[in-house]
Amino acid sequence: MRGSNETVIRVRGLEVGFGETLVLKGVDLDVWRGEILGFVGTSGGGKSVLMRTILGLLPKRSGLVEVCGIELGSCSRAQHRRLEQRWGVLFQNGALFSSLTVKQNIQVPIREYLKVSQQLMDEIAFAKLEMVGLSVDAADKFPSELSGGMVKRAALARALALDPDILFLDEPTSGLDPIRATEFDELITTLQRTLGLTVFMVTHDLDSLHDSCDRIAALADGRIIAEGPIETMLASEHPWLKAYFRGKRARAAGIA
Ligand SMILES: Nc1ncnc2c1ncn2[C@@H]1O[C@H](COP(=O)(O)OP(=O)(O)OP(=O)(O)O)[C@@H](O)[C@H]1O
Repeated sequence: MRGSNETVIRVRGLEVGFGETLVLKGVDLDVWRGEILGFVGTSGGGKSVLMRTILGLLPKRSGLVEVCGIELGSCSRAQHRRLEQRWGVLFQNGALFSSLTVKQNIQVPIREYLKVSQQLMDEIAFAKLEMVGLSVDAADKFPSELSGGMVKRAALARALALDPDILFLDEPTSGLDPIRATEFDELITTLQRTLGLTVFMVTHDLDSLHDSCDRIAALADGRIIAEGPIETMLASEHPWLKAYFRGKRARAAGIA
């Protein structure tokens, strides 16, 4: 199994809410260096909220979020910017800028954080395209000219632009047909291995959870209800985990 016992992301007693509603009610979670952690949970349960809070995009009510030993919320702006360069994010549906070409999209974080020549930025963009299995022909295309699978790959190339240590993926295979989804899972696994990435992946995809993830954490009722390899999920008697991992879809996927 990949992954060390070095904690890269540490979350303790995290509470996040909107108005009267508390979405995360005391989340404790560790993500270990070099692992692919799959994050599952009830629909609308707060998976994206947790990811956005770890990224510093949403405020917390209480608790602790530490990334690479740096506590978010109490670090300086300069420290936070340095941290932002150590992670890459693939948002749901890619979230590419529609008015920019693929190459320009990949160069957005480079422009934001590094001072390098246009020529070097082009070389970086082409290298990242190759890394995610897109040809150089895709560089000058706009997102609207790409297939769903190509959008995901282009967004992944952008997430890798700054050579991050940590990759955050929000529903990376959603909207892809099963063949494209399997190819994307394989790409993530290969990149994780070759680049030594730590991957935090929010997903509903049972195949991704089974084939790509070293460990899984499950969120329900605002808390982590289970954490461990897929065998832990399969052995759990928690009603939601039972229905999810041993239900009809899991049987169809050959997991249960
Ligand atoms: N910026 C926001 N303002 C108010 N409410 C929000 C905001 N972001 C998320 N929420 C609410 O928080 C809850 C959790 O949302 P979240 O998107 O994290 O769920 P999820 O587990 O990722 O769901 P899904 O699996 O359906 O994508 C939802 O009820 C959502 O409406």
